[in-house]
Amino acid sequence: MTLSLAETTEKPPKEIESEDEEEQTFESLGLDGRLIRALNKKKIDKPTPIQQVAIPLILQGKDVVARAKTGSGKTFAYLLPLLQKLFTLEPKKKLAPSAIVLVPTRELSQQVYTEVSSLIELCRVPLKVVQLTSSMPAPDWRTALAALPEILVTTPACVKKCLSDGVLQPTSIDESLEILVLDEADLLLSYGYEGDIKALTPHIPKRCQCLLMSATSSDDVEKLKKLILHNSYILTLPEVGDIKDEVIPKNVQQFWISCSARDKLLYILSLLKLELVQKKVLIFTNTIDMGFRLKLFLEKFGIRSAVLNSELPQNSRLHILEEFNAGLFDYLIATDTSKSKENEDNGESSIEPKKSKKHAKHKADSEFGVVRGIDFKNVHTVVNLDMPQSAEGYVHRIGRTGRAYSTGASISLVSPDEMAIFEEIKSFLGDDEKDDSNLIAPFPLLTKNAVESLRYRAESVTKIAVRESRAQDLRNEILNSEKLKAHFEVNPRDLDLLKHDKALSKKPPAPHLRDVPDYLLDATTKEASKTVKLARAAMGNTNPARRHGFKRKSKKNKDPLKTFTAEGHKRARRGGMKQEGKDGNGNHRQKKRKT
Ligand SMILES: Nc1ncnc2c1ncn2[C@@H]1O[C@H](COP(=O)(O)OP(=O)(O)OP(=O)(O)O)[C@@H](O)[C@H]1O
Repeated sequence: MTLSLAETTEKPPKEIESEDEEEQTFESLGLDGRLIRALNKKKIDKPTPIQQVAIPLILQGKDVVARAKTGSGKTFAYLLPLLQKLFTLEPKKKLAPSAIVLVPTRELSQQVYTEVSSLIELCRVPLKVVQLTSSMPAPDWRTALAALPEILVTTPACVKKCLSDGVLQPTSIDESLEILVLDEADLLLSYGYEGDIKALTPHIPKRCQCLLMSATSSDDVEKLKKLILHNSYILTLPEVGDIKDEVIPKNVQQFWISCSARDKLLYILSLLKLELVQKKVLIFTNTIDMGFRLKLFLEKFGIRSAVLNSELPQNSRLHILEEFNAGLFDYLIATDTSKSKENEDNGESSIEPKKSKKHAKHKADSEFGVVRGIDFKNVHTVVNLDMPQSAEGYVHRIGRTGRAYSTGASISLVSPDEMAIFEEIKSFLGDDEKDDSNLIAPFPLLTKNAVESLRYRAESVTKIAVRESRAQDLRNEILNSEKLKAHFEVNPRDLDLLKHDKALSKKPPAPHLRDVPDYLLDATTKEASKTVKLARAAMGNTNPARRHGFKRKSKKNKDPLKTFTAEGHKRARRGGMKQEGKDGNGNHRQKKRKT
């Protein structure tokens, strides 16, 4: 493993070879036994590359800027040493938290808060963590901070408000703050938090250790570095930052399918109904309408899914994420662009970033509220029903699979209108037709015959039906979220109350639409579907225990898509998986990934 490591002296960064990658363990990084046991309980036994380098430096008390691709385990890279530092702090009464973690969105704040709480619980240490959000009434802030928590997870806007309302005293911060983390640092400024961060910086004591975590390098990260850090170590995983570097994890196989815009629903139906993709599946649409339309459409065929978009109330969004992560349903339809401005006025970003003129260039950032940093657990396949509007959007969508050491796949449905952005994405990823290193390969498992066999069943969903269902769904969600609020204060882990994958349509799916009769399937599709099912069984994906949040067994080398390399593809064809001539992609070539 090669990492670039430099101090912020003006010396150029020097490349270092880390010690034998295979030999690194959490023990050898100097991690406390309680934390290691907590990780083991979470079935995490080996540090990721960024953890291997960041943890020892943070334990030594260094300021660190860590840039590592999405899903590389940056959260534990700072949380573990942060907690260890707090374990050893002298117990004295402090009027402000010893550690503050700043994140750009409420979803991320919830995610980090949950992760810290769970580690504290598993370690059985008497540390307190609180989360402050702008939607909480000011008295709740006071109550939360009056409990004298050691750790505060929040957004920069909240900290500024705490300071201006006198809920947090600058002198207390000066006396107490030992460690400050800026998570998703590359997003903080583009979400309009510069002023909020500047309000905090004068009160950060010199001794305070500062950590800056980000998935990309950008001018904003540089700016934050200058604003907050003193003498930092810069850790950069080589695949991050530069366009030429590899931005999609190697363990994710990327595919595409060429189809007309009007056939997209039919294609996704074919992929799901014929079981050609591994679950869980995260499906991206560019509009909320399309998300609801897809849900309704799939419902007609007995496929249950849930939608996630900025129109849903905050509580519902968090709950849907929780349910999906717990494995209560397998298909989540996310819309990562939003016209809504719902959160612009309350001083805190959630789905939609605040737009300042200065950051108007961050047009694509509006995609990142749903996508950036959110840890969708055990997503095996990401499907782009609509192509994202930028290459960065593509990278962050695909980054929801193949997280840490898991494998994943992505399938993009590309219509003729989307070919321009598809080409842009390919060139962003360094994909060059000429050098025979196609990173995004034609999807080999879906034949045109298989698609056509389902065409007559795929009735279109009328716009009116979608609008009605959407209104109904929103009403339900709002009702639910009110109920939830009270309920979840008492039973935060009770996931049974709400069924976000509930049917939109009152009519149950017709039996002839629910099941695909055997005679409709061609030999290739049957074979492909069988392979996917076998692989799923081998991966423990059919185990009902998974539905209760248990981790799957290792998936390595068992993914059928992994076997569909050039060689695997030929083998499959020899073995009877006859591939349709120009099956809609107009291209048979299966190229090897660039490494
Ligand atoms: N050492 C590890 N071994 C296995 N899984 C891990 C390890 N470290 C973290 N994970 C898991 O990997 C997933 C991704 O981690 P995390 O969210 O920290 O990534 P990230 O780098 O912060 O990504 P993003 O930039 O998208 O926020 C999480 O589900 C986490 O529990």
